[in-house]
Amino acid sequence: MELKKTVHFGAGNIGRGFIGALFSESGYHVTFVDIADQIINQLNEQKKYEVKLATDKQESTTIKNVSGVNNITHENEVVELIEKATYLTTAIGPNILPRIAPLIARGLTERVYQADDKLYIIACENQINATDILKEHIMENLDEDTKERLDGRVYFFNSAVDRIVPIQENNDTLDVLVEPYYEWVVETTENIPDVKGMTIVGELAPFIERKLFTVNTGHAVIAYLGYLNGKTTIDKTLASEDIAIQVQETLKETGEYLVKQYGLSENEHHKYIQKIIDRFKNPYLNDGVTRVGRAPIRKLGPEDRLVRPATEAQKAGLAFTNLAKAIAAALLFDYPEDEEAVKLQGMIRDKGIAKVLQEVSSLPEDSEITKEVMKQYEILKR
Ligand SMILES: NC(=O)C1=CN([C@@H]2O[C@H](COP(=O)(O)OP(=O)(O)OC[C@H]3O[C@@H](n4cnc5c(N)ncnc54)[C@H](O)[C@@H]3O)[C@@H](O)[C@H]2O)C=CC1
Ligand SMILES: O=P(O)(O)OC[C@H]1O[C@](O)(CO)[C@@H](O)[C@@H]1O
Repeated sequence: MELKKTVHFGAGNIGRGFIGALFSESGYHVTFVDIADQIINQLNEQKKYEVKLATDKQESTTIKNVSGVNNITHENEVVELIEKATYLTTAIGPNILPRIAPLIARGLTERVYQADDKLYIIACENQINATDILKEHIMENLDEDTKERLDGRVYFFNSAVDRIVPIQENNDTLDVLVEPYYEWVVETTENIPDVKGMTIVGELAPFIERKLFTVNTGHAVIAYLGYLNGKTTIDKTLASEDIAIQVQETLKETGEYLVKQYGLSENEHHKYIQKIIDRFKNPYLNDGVTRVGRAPIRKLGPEDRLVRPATEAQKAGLAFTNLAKAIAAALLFDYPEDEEAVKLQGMIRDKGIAKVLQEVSSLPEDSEITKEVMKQYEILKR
């Protein structure tokens, strides 16, 4: 019997180590779409790879029924894949979504005039409403007739993805080391085909905010303070008592907002925070502070893991001093190999902190958060 088909944009860590692996284990043929020819060629030659768990035993699962296509050199093939897929997912980085939208739009244009089968599109990125954002970019590339034909044929669902997959030490192999834990929450009220490990909810906001403002906020605090203190990995940074306390204090601030906003149980949320911190301590992941801190301009965005909880806490009359300290630490991330870090440092030199926070984080120059960040910045710089 022919396997159901899914097409996944981004054959990187989350693509191979999480989303693509779940589809393969659910009986799909997974075609990864990527610009990295080495990965595409390996996928097509080997047709399988291993997902290894970051534990002392390193249990391993073979992921089969996989192939790859380059979306720059083989556009027509990608269009054909989109015509035949049941799901279309991405894990490519939020900044890349606008670049793949025109090709997805081409695929949809071909598809909706040929078939009534349903296609489900889900962006699996660390960004609130990433699928909505992808959808907007796709819509900009469709004519009015095609847009109308999407109705009942193409569905867009937001999602939250949680699994720590570090940069892989050996780039010559497709195998991926991942943490054992994972959570994939998809927002829909439709009755959609089963995918192993996918949790369906009617309202995503509490899930994605809880995840983004706990896992990602906590991770970012460790990464930026670790970097400032000359540490290399997340687990080694967390071994520093001062930083461990700082993480707890920051997550107390995001926690107070989350509990208030979504009526979460304080006790349950406290347990959730401790579980996340235990995940960060995994010594087998060897997860670099520069990976977790990557792209600081994106991470300082108004809707992202540091600024949004601070602005929401301020609006709700809650504390945000530790979040301000985390923002200050992000502003001090001057890692020369990170394009955004280099750009951010240039902006700070040219304009100063207050203007940068206005431009990057939409924080008014005279806001209380900006004032606190500036204070913390001077302290941390020393
Ligand atoms: N690594 C992790 O632990 C987690 C990552 N995420 C999110 O998943 C997304 C992907 O992250 P990773 O897998 O870690 O990144 P990655 O860098 O390992 O993978 C991204 C892949 O996208 C490909 N790519 C880049 N530009 C492209 C283009 N124009 N067309 C086609 N392919 C292109 C790259 O070649 C790469 O293979 C990000 O949004 C990240 O925030 C979410 C949860 C966990
Ligand atoms: O993938 P991003 O958004 O650059 O941020 C890194 C973060 O995402 C994760 O990769 C997974 O949620 C974390 O490891 C980290 O908090």
